Amino acid sequence: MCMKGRVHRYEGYPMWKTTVPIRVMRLVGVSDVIISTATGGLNRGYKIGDVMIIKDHINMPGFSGDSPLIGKNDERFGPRFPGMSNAYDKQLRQEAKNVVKEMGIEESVHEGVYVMLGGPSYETVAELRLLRLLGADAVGMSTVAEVVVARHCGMRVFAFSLITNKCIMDWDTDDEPLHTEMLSSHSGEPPDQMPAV
Ligand SMILES: O=P(O)(O)O[C@@H]1C[C@H](O)[C@@H](CO)O1
Ligand SMILES: Nc1nc2[nH]cnc2c(=O)[nH]1
Repeated sequence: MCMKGRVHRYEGYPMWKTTVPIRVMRLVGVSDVIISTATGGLNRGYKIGDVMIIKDHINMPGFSGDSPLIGKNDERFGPRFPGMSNAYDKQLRQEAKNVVKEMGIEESVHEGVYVMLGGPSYETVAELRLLRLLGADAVGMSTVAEVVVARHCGMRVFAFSLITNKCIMDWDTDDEPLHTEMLSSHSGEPPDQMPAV
């Protein structure tokens, strides 16, 4: 089962609504889910067009109490308090890294921590510097709620992000992240990581 895009919290949907496709997948028998996302690179070693295999996340909306699991727990799917310490399946990540190694594209495929913000505004320089200090390697506006719901109902998760822009982390620049730039960062040939995906 494949999805063409997703809906986002910033479009006005409650967090739980953005994750309905995950529960539909579960109900039709899907056990493993692969999630992709476009992100800004916080890690200075990342270039536009690189891929980051997500090994963990920082759920900023969760810090303020926003969650797709708010409200009465639906026991048909999972427990009231699901654990998140193994959210990104070790074995699936290792399999992906083996393929990356076989293909000799380690230069452009990393493994790191994804941080979700609500958006739709991009981050300030101060916010990006804080997020990097917190240990995040890439920043986006989605993915985390889907992962929480997938883990709640016992699915294995593999997630990766395409680095579409390098986050602007110093004040002495007039650059601005533009969504059009994100979209055009890969309107050309498919990236050489595509076969690995
Ligand atoms: O749906 P994702 O998270 O991949 O898309 C990201 C977040 C925003 O929708 C958009 C910002 O450029 O890219
Ligand atoms: N929050 C956020 N999401 C993104 N998606 C693609 N680039 C970015 C970015 O710089 N910040």
